[in-house]
Amino acid sequence: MIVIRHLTKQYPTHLAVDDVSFEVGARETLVLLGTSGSGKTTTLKMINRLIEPTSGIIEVNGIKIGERKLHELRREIGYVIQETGLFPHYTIGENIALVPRLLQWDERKIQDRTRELLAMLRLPETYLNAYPGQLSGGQRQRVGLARALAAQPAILLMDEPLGALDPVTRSAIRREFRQLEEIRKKTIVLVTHDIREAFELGDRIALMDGGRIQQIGTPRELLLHPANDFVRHFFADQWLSLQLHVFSLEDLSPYLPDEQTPSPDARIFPAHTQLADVLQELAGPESVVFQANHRFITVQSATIWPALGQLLQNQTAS
Ligand SMILES: Nc1ncnc2c1ncn2[C@@H]1O[C@H](COP(=O)(O)OP(=O)(O)OP(=O)(O)O)[C@@H](O)[C@H]1O
Repeated sequence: MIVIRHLTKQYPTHLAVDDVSFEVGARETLVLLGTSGSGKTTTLKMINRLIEPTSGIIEVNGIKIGERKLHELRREIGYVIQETGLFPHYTIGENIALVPRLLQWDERKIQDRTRELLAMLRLPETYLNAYPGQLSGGQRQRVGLARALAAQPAILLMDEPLGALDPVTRSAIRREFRQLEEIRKKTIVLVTHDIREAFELGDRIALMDGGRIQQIGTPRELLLHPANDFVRHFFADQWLSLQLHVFSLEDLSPYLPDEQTPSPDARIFPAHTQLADVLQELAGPESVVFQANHRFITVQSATIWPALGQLLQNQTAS
């Protein structure tokens, strides 16, 4: 659990972070979203004391971070950055094992954990003896994540972790991230300027501008109930496609027809599946079935849109 109160960073010529307060609960992912220079990275780096605040309080698990020994604090907090920070002259195995070795883990345990991480992040074991320069950007990014996870920190700080990748790879890795149980169990603060990334990965989003939080809330709250014109305009370009990330099949169920007897080969989806994930899976006129309120319901890509239209109409009216 992270608690931040009235956090400010004043540089001689610039107020980078201006009276920011928020909390991140256990197992929650909070995304700091905003345009370049809005204070996201400065806020993040104050949490692991890479930058010292001018004023304000940061507590990690109930203790003010200023009162902690720096190396102990950093051990509890994994840190993933865009450039991955891998050491080019260390092998992949050595890079991943860096923190466990510093912690003097038993060598056997280090080997087991390294292999476990490679399998989890779908990296072949043959890469153990390769060097970062021999891997693709996406693979390096996975190794960076493996290294941050190696010593099982409860907290992860991620600064544009997918920033160096092309949109297709980004989207694929985002999907993998969301499915990894080990990541879902962490308390995460993630910095990005990519709105879709924020909507896909964030339980809540803090939208920053000029060093201040303009609004903090769930993706749905920010999209449907913007606190001010800045927030409204920030999402305006992608307003329609973002609906696909904030609504699930269950939300659409009142606007879709019942299916009496789903065919045995029908693809069954959990009712909480986001619409964006459904559309990703659907090719052509194929349909999927889900169950909500004791009903079987069928949906196709062609019927998602009119149902979503009706849902939005009702949301706006209410
Ligand atoms: N060492 C410094 N001295 C003076 N100003 C700084 C310093 N570091 C950052 N700033 C300024 O503070 C502001 C916030 O920077 P920060 O890196 O936190 O923004 P950001 O939202 O993370 O942007 P980006 O997405 O480009 O990284 C920027 O205007 C930046 O120029």
